Amino acid sequence: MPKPAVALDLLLLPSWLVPVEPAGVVFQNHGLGIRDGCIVFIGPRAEALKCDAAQIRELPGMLLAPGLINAHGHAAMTLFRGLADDLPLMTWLEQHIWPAEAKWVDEDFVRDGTDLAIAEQIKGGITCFSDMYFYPKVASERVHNSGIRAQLAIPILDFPIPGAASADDAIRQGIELFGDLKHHPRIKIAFGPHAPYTVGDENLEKIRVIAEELDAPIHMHVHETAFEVQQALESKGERPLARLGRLGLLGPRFQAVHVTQVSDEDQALLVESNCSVIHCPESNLKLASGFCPVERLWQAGVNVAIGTDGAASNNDLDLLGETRTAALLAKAVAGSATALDAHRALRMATLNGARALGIESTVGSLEVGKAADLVAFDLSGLAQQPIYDPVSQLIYATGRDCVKHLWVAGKPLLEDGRLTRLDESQLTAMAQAWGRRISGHDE
Ligand SMILES: CSC[C@H]1O[C@@H](n2cnc3c(O)ncnc32)[C@H](O)[C@@H]1O
Ligand SMILES: [Zn+2]
Repeated sequence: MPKPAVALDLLLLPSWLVPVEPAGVVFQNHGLGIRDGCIVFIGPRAEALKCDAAQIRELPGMLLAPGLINAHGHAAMTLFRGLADDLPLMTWLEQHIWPAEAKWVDEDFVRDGTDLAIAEQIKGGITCFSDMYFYPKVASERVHNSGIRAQLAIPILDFPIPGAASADDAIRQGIELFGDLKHHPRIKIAFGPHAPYTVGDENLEKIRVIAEELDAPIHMHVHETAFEVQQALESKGERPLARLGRLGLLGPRFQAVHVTQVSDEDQALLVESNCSVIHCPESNLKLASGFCPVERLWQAGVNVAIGTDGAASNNDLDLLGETRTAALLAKAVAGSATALDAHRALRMATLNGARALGIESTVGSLEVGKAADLVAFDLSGLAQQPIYDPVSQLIYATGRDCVKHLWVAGKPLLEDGRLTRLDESQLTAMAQAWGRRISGHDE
């Protein structure tokens, strides 16, 4: 008896299919089939064409890969893009960004800034992002409407912030939002103590207990600068990572953002606790924060993901560009040209991101059974020729303008470079209006 044909909603036939897992593999003349938002078929073109597909899409000259995962950012800060440049972290934060946030950030700001960030990220090949910003409930509504996937970290500091009168208030709201979105297919809630220098032991212990109870991730800026570590040593006699370890926060659900300062003891803690590091090379370069030793951590067994950080310190949300920067910088930092090769760099921007966010069983690679979160890059242009290794070409010679199509859970959010659910010109005008207001040109 002949086997019944596999039923598909959509069959994609790219020139190259890069599953990321298994590592280093590039399939040519293969197809990927989607049904009910999931990948249900990956196989040779001839086999693929035997499937019973409602729609077939040829993608000549294109590389199909898992959607990029931006593992750290502050989405609504797109509206502060370029507001305060060329400053070191603490001057940037204390004298410019925090005063601007106190003045401007409200629910409208977060709604508009998050929409702008989502649009920029979809256009750049990102299917999932991690956000740590004020009014996370508002951000969750924008994520829900846009169709993208996200982790939203509830911001917690020892002092009042926009949208929360105290750390206890922020935690209470976080628990409520966690409950409301527990079954959301695309949104995951995490707890986001801002940094070791803004959250004391008492609140960190409360966060540890709640996160343990809910099995929720903890997302935190850690060891961003040498100054942070030095100040902690002077005031507390302990390095921040050691303190977090003593308080019991480090574990597989812990996401340590930045980590530019890594002693041998710090590295042992990261390895033993099995937490993830989220590398933000362009923000670290721009704020002169330091260099994360990506290759050393990777070789030691630490899961290293990548993030853009906010648009006020980057100044874009271009994860493909960020990955190129990471691959180049890793070589300089390690003093070795073999550090973070193109295939591993792509893995860092996909599967490692998924693992950091605790969604590795759902996304991060092209595997049957995973959600169809995909991006098609057009490598047919002059600047990509000739193509010996399409992954090398993607990382070292391709810009985000080559992102052509993008799907999240099988739904097209970008077609031929155009957003399907968001209005680009409306978003541009909205961002310009905020810019005029914030720079005082509206009065
Ligand atoms: C807790 S909400 C986010 C909070 O963090 C600020 N922020 C943005 N980028 C950085 C960074 O690189 N290090 C530390 N803090 C950062 C943002 O402005 C919000 O106040
Ligand atoms: Zn940040």
